[in-house]
Amino acid sequence: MTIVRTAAAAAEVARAFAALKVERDRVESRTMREMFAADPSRFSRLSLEVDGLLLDYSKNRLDAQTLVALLGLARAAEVESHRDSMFACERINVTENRAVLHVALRAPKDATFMLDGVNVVDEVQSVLEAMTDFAEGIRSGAIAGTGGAFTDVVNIGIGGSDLGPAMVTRALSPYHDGPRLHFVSNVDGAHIHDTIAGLNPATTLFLVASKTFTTIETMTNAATARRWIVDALGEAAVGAHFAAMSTALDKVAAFGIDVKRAFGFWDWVGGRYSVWSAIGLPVMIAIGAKDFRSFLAGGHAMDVHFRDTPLDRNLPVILGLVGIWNRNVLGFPAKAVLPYDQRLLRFAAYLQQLDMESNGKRVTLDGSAVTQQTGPLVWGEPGTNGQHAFYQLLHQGTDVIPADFLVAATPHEADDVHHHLLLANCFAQTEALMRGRTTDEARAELAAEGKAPAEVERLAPHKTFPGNRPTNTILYRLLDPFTLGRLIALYEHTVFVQGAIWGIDSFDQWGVELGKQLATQLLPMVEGKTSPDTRDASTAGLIRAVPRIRG
Ligand SMILES: O=P(O)(O)OC[C@H]1O[C@H](O)[C@H](O)[C@@H](O)[C@@H]1O
Repeated sequence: MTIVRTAAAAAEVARAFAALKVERDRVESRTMREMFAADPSRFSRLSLEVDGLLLDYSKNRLDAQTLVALLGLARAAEVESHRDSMFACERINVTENRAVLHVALRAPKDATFMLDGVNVVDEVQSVLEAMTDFAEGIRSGAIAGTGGAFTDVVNIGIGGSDLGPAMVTRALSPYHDGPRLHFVSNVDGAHIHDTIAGLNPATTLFLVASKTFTTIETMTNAATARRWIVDALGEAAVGAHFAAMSTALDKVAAFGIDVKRAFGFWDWVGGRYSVWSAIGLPVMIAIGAKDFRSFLAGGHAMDVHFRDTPLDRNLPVILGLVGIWNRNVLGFPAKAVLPYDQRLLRFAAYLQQLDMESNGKRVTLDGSAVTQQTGPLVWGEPGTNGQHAFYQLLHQGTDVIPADFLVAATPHEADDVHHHLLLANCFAQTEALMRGRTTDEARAELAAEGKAPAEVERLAPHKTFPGNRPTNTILYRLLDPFTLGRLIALYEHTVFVQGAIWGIDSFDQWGVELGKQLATQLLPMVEGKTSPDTRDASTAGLIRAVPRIRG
């Protein structure tokens, strides 16, 4: 199919958006509270349960008729054929002329994804086998450091070469029975310094993770780690203490890492989609190959669901369309991700890269300006902690911030006391955001507390909650490797659906380049080797201020 939208297709999409604006005027005449009161079947109509994964989107400012209009938009934007193009290995990343095949990374061994005459699944499986030998060797101690079995593994990478494995490792801590894992990403020397401070070089393994193997932060941290090993153990120890994951295996060899310890992947794996590839090696070392395969199988299960399920029962399609409704039709610029699952501590940070790097775009595939707002600001922290920090703004601030709540039905811990409280808090927040508290209700509560009438009037506005604030709730059985794989793939495909509707390239990230280029230009000025006179007054002033303030 044509990936770039034709004028006729663009007109269809514009018509579908126009229909949604009309729909907004109809729906906005009632609050969610009123809609729940009027329709006892609202939850069953506006929720989807697929194999123990429940998406409740009924606490949004929409109804079943809105969904029909949203599905019309998905059809006008040809979401299904875009999806099929991805699965058919077409080069849908048009600005880099690349296929987008992270789905092949989690496909079963007998699957076929033909790219340029090669079934990439065969290559994927052979790297997975090499990773398995290495990871299991580390875990058993058969592959050891110069001082014996590895006690600590340090992943050096940034962006997609850090966030995925760091988030997943933390999420799956109940399955972690391998050596301790650490993640170093920031070029700030504090990060590697603080990480290696307590480690024994003779039992520490460094994994240098970089798709391009040129990223300055990673190369700088890797060089520092190399020096630390050489200083402690001598040059000959480097081979035993380093391994790498990259698409640029020639550069890995040039760094001095043995090719037998280099695990490859391919240009059709975007950095933010790479946790399923060799970049997942630290996860495999932590939880073992069997659980890592289960994580991949969870991703694959969501791929099959996304690929084969009609739009109106398709989880990523529905979640994507609700996001479009909130972003483009209701005009909300941000979205909070609020896992009621402490082990998903890094989930929002992970989704920030996935969503904001994929859909933070201002031109469509043909280079023309987008006609709709694109990706929202994504942010969040786990509940219940967030409740005691920023939820005030969610409830009573002047902006409406739609939020996704995620929670497991089952904890890993035997103690239900904690988990019942966690669930009650999660559901209470979405209820409060939906219902709010009217001024009359606030007055009644204050009066019931025995406040004098003047005091009731004085305090009532402060105790009023507008409500009608949209949330999704995702309820899953247990945060195990399979479920986590499904959850990540759910969000990946949600981002895909939205990118397809906006007609943008969700798989490039040119927006990160300019800052990198300028950093390269500014480095000699910061080092004092060249003059900053050519820069704007602020930048030059800041560079000159450093030695003065440094003293
Ligand atoms: O894996 P690397 O090539 O080192 O790239 C690491 C990261 O840096 C880049 O600037 C991109 O913005 C990210 O998409 C990428 O994940």
